[in-house]
Amino acid sequence: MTGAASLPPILLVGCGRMGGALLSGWLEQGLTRAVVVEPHAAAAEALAAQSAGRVRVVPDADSIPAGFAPEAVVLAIKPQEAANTVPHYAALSSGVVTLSIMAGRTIGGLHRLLGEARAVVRAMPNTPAAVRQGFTVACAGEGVTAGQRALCDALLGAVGEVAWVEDEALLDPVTAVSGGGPAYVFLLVELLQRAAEKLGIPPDLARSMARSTVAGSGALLAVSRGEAAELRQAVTSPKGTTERALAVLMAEEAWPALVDRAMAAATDRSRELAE
Ligand SMILES: NC(=O)C1=CN([C@@H]2O[C@H](COP(=O)(O)OP(=O)(O)OC[C@H]3O[C@@H](n4cnc5c(N)ncnc54)[C@H](O)[C@@H]3O)[C@@H](O)[C@H]2O)C=CC1
Ligand SMILES: O=C(O)[C@@H]1CCC=N1
Repeated sequence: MTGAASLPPILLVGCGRMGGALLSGWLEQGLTRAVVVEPHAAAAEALAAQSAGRVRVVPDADSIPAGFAPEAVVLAIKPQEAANTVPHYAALSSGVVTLSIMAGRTIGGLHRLLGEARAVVRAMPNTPAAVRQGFTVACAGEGVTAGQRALCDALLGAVGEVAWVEDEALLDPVTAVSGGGPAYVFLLVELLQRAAEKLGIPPDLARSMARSTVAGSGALLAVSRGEAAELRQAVTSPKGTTERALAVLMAEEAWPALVDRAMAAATDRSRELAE
């Protein structure tokens, strides 16, 4: 990540959950100026209000102030909106880097919407970006310069860790595993809470237990140097209670098979969203 006050002017297209998380991270990193295209302006306006004039929110591409010359165009709209929306940014993306976080949308597909000569980086962040603990995997298309890649690294690094891959095809399983990953973890909280209630634990206590157990385990994992399996084994006393639960969860047809199927389904969906 480059230092604070080094982020140049950025055009952000879409300021929902992920776009908003990115913008808020950039503001912390000393963003000089951004124009945000967002038709539902409330959240973007709230961020702009805290930006001391650094962020201007407009409803559509036609309202971008004349003369605004971003160094990166960041696409944070839904993949289904790409075909209608992205071509409006063909001119502004000329000579600068376009960073897309859209699930499934390929670098080749973006070239077809923007122009073949455009520099495109495709990336997949996740929602812990909102607390600067995101994990993003990025892939640079042909013609992206070292400086453009460094800028994208800084933009993504403002909200967490960044890893780069050469093979764009990896972005589909990445989308399944880390892009959607927080949802599976939150589902685990929901299921633990539900099971606790079924076993007679009062709802308020069940809720606190489930949330705190997952959040605390994540915090422990974050500071541990060892493998997750070692942390699991540290909980699992021989002939104890956890061992019984894990025998159910780790049966081949249980979590191992279910997680494989779920990740394959999400990977397939990412591939379907391509173009
Ligand atoms: N939510 C997540 O966990 C992740 C989402 N993504 C990707 O990020 C992108 C955005 O997802 P979210 O932030 O979750 O969706 P969202 O629905 O919260 O945000 C999308 C935003 O785009 C705005 N928008 C719609 N049409 C527009 C247009 N023509 N011009 C400008 N803005 C427009 C919407 O008003 C909305 O605020 C998607 O492509 C998704 O695949 C990537 C990683 C994780
Ligand atoms: O569900 C989705 O399509 C997006 C991509 C990863 C997380 N949310």
